[in-house]
Amino acid sequence: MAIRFKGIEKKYTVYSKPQDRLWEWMTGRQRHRVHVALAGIDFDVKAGETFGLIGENGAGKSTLLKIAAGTIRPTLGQIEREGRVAALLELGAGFHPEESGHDNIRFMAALHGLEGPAMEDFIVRATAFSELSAETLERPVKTYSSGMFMRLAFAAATAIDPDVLIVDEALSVGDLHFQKKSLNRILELRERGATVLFCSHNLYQVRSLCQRAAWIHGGRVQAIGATEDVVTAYEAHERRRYAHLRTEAGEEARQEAPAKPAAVSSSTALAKIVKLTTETADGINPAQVDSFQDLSVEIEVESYVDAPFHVLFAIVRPDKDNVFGTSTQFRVQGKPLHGTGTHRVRVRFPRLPLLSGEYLWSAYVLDDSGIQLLDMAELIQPFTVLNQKHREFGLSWLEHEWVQVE
Ligand SMILES: Nc1ncnc2c1ncn2[C@@H]1O[C@H](COP(=O)(O)OP(=O)(O)OP(=O)(O)O)[C@@H](O)[C@H]1O
Repeated sequence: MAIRFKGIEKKYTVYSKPQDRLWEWMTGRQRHRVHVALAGIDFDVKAGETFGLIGENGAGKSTLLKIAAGTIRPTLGQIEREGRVAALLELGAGFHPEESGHDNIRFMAALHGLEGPAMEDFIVRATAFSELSAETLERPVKTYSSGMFMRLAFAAATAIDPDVLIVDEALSVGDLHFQKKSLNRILELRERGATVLFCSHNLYQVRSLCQRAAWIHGGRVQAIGATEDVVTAYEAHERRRYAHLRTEAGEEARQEAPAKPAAVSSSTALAKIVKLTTETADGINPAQVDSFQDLSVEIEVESYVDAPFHVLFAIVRPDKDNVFGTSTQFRVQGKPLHGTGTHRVRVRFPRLPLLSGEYLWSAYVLDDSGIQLLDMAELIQPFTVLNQKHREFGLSWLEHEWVQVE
């Protein structure tokens, strides 16, 4: 066990106006209401595992992470932790703005109880990881750009080689280069056996990183167990929650889907999806495909740096449910693509087994770990599939046979 939540409950005192607090203190009459953010939280995170926390906004995930990190105390219950804990929560919250970057690193080391050579080692590692110049590190941190501040905060938070790492969506720190570096640092600590408690709204990341997960709903554990089971249950809940929006969203996607990928690359993009081309015997990018027709999909990616990457794409329904997704990472060897310039990958679907319906494509470029998103083009190039040959209905053709039972 690395973290044990025992009967955790957290109540927040909420005042509608700041002056109510003073009024309550002066009169002794209650002017607040109590908000129960967490109740009955009882589970263990095992040593060495990567554990995901998922749930909708306001479910209580951050509160639970803060309790795990020891930055806030539960109203009821106990938290047990084993080993050195590093939390990537409110990065840099403990920094002194007037002090230099260097002094702040020193404070952080002292906070972890480090002295002498251990402190020097911490400072060297944090400084190197931050990639900030000696001149920058001598300046007060209040003069830093937000990117520089986050670099320093991440470097200082992970330089202790923690046994337990608590991460709240911290994978999006700084520019793309630093994001990758931060992610690699988290993966490296995990490889070395650190326990990771990881909270994210990115279910793809949770699926890729975590062995087990808990879905927090209304401050309680709604489901806990193997990641795939928990994430699937949460996705089903989300689908039901948005059920009333489905038709509208589908209509919108059909009307607004651009003919070309709506890439979200920034100017610092490492790679960009340039084109997605489909082809059947009827031609290029057909608006209509027959069920059981051979279909091929080609994705063109422009890579601006000599770094490895993977291409992932999915056939998606207008309500955003994935029908089928695949990635170059899932190939037998799973080798990433590599090198600057234009890359084209093609996937062939012999006898496309989709039945009648509206479909779109989503394509993604991911780094070599398959976790960091470099570019995406979602819900593009709508097409219709028509099942003219068979009478079976549904989404997809399933191999089957009818047997008369005597
Ligand atoms: N300091 C606070 N005072 C009062 N209420 C709070 C405080 N912090 C959080 N809450 C409330 O507690 C509930 C849980 O909040 P929390 O931030 O833990 O949710 P979350 O699951 O992390 O949400 P998100 O995904 O949006 O980050 C919310 O209703 C929130 O408004």
